[in-house]
Amino acid sequence: MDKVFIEALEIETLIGIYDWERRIRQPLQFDIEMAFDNHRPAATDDIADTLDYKAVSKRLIEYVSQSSFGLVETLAERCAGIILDEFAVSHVRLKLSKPGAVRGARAVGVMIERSRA
Ligand SMILES: Nc1nc2c(c(=O)[nH]1)N=C([C@H](O)[C@@H](O)CO)CN2
Repeated sequence: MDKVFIEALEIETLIGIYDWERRIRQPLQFDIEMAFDNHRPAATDDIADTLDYKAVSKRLIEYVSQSSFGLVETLAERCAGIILDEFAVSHVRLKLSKPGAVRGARAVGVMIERSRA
């Protein structure tokens, strides 16, 4: 299956389990791969036939920037759900990175894969 991807989408939000984390906003980075058949948009050259990666990005920016979860697991699950529920995507692979959260590591986080039920 073809993919449409979004690489290194950075969004600031309130995230974390510690008291000090509940008082600040931190940057998160999203890498997303979405299964989508690109034959039709390639034939029509029409944005209406695509999985519009800008529309997906805007929706995630809107949601994530207003969220306030403790765990990256929770936020990743909700984001995958939004992609599957609101866009014509049957399968999504999502990596959520929290840069600088652990001393000595460039980033930590989760990778999940989810399919439409
Ligand atoms: N598996 C996880 N481990 C940890 C998380 C998390 O969301 N998932 N969060 C933290 C803290 O918020 C950390 O990021 C602060 O440095 C610790 N472990």
